[in-house]
Amino acid sequence: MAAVMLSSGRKLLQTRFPRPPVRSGSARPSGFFAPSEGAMLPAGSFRDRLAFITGGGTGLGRAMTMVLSQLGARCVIASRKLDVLQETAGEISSQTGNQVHALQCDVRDPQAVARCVDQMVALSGLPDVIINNAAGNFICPTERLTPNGWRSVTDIVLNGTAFVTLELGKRLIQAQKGASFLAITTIYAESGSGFVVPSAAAKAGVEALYKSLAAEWGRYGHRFNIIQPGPIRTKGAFSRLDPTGTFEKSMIDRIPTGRLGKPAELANLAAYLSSDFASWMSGAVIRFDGGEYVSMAGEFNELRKVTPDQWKMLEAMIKGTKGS
Ligand SMILES: CC/C=C\C/C=C\C/C=C\C/C=C\C=C\C(=O)SCCNC(=O)CCNC(=O)[C@H](O)C(C)(C)COP(=O)(O)OP(=O)(O)OC[C@H]1O[C@@H](n2cnc3c(N)ncnc32)[C@H](O)[C@@H]1OP(=O)(O)O
Ligand SMILES: NC(=O)C1=CN([C@@H]2O[C@H](COP(=O)(O)OP(=O)(O)OC[C@H]3O[C@@H](n4cnc5c(N)ncnc54)[C@H](OP(=O)(O)O)[C@@H]3O)[C@@H](O)[C@H]2O)C=CC1
Repeated sequence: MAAVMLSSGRKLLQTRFPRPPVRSGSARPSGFFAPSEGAMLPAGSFRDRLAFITGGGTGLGRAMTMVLSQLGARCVIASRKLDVLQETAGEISSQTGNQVHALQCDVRDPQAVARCVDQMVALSGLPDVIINNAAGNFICPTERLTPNGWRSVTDIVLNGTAFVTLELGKRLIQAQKGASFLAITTIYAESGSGFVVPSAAAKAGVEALYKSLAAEWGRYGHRFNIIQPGPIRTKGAFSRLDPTGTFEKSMIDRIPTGRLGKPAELANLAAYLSSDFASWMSGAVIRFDGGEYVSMAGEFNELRKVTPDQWKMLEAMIKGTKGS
């Protein structure tokens, strides 16, 4: 804590500064930004709530299911690989003591989505929380993409999110039940990005879908929010986006907080957005990336590499310039 002093000598306010780096002399900013794990919201925040999470068997979907379950939710996780889902469901429910159901569902197929929702309704009812997290992606120069390659990603990400949202939205409206919808997109949904073009296009479409429905379906008691995560290590993402591990260091170097995100950090944000504490939040797009996006965007940000001695020299050169 540091006190800010007024000229009168009176203490104005106390400001909390991040902890200093762990290693003295270390230039790595990650020491300032240690991740906190464990559920952030009060225990029982999701008691008597049902959460439906697509892609909940692995990676970030698994982490979100874990936190919601720790906070008292009953969860239904759905994706293509039933064995993976069942293993995750068993592990989480044995840790939290709350039910986690695994349902096979290929979100690209609207009939499969309808059957999955039928099964969920029979098991537990309609959900209070829906998290559209399932995705597909791979790096590929766009000139190498086949139509089927394009379809394999856009069908999961954009059509899959739309089919899940339409199926559940219509049934919730019919039942006059409110719900929180959350979509997991990515920071390049906003900027676009080469080499992951189907994913960029589809995630941008998901954002347009969710912002549009935030406006249209508020009258039915539905909220729609979006998280744009930066890089968080998962097998699914890293095996398809950096299969050799070559790019990881340069990626971390451009993140002002000096590290990758952690699945549990993302999960706490998702839980907050899906909770009653966020009942006034709808149509929000939250970038959660350790500062990577702004770091890549600012034209002068590479000047971080300039040393103090070099700055002295630059300043002298600038000040020595006369006229325009
Ligand atoms: C500089 C960057 C540095 C580091 C990056 C590291 C970290 C990440 C940082 C940020 C991440 C930001 C965003 C992340 C977004 C994500 O979505 S990550 C989640 C990724 N998870 C998954 O993708 C899981 C599910 N994926 C899959 O199941 C497959 O990968 C799938 C291909 C998407 C779908 O599988 P399916 O079985 O349906 O498809 P296939 O039959 O195998 O293929 C269908 C057609 O696609 C063509 N294809 C497949 N892979 C490739 C490839 N690598 N390159 C080119 N084409 C490919 C395949 O050939 C088929 O087409 P066809 O031959 O014409 O039939
Ligand atoms: N990790 C990261 O750095 C980032 C991730 N994201 C986003 O986070 C989310 C989770 O990604 P992450 O956990 O990293 O990766 P994963 O690969 O672990 O997660 C993707 C999930 O989607 C499911 N899935 C894929 N295709 C289908 C389908 N047709 N029908 C139903 N489910 C499907 C997969 O399960 P199954 O194979 O069983 O179908 C899997 O569980 C995604 O939306 C991704 O775009 C965004 C930015 C950064």
